[in-house]
Amino acid sequence: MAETALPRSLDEFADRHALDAETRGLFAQYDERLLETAAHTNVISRNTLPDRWARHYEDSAQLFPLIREDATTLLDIGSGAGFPGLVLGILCRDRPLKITLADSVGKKARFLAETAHALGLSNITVSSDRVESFHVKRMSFDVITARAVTALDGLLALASPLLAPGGMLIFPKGARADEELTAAATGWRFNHEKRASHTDPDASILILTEPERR
Ligand SMILES: C[S@@+](CC[C@H](N)C(=O)[O-])C[C@H]1O[C@@H](n2cnc3c(N)ncnc32)[C@H](O)[C@@H]1O
Repeated sequence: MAETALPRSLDEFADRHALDAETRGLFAQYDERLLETAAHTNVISRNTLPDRWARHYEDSAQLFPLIREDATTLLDIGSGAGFPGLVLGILCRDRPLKITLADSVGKKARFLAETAHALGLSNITVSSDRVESFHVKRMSFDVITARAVTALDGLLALASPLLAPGGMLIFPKGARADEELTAAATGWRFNHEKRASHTDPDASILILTEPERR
């Protein structure tokens, strides 16, 4: 993606990603529901909403090119109001990719389920269970994302038992990514790549494969 100014509106976001009319319409519906719900329910930090097209939609959409086209299952841990999982659900809806959005806070899971249903996103399933319960069910996913959920070592404990062989973990991280990598490496072995985030010069995106407890 060329480094152009970050989007401040749906139109700028749609232009940046060359969205067709249908996809633009889905983002419009999502955003309408987000604003309407956030006005009375705590599904997202309200003070981030004025900047949401860069801070939430674009920050999520930048993960789309990282998802392998042959992936068939994706889990977003702690989706909140759908970042990044619901954004990826819209962008990947024509792929054979089943997306699970997990958030253990009932009102967030309800917002996600109602929005996915209203947008006709049959590729999305929503769970209000804690993802720890997925471990017992031996669920597994080709790609696991999580944004702003917990530090890397905690994410590895949550996600690695759920990762299919050959799968990838994609974790957007803030300015402490290197510290988190160092801390996580005391308990875990993993391959990693650190990509620059294009929404925030201090942030990065960690891509991890083959995580294993030491
Ligand atoms: C700070 S919010 C981030 C939401 C969203 N990913 C974002 O970046 O806007 C963290 C979310 O993770 C959820 N969460 C934390 N631990 C979880 C777990 N073990 N299982 C499911 N959801 C969890 C919380 O309920 C919360 O909604």
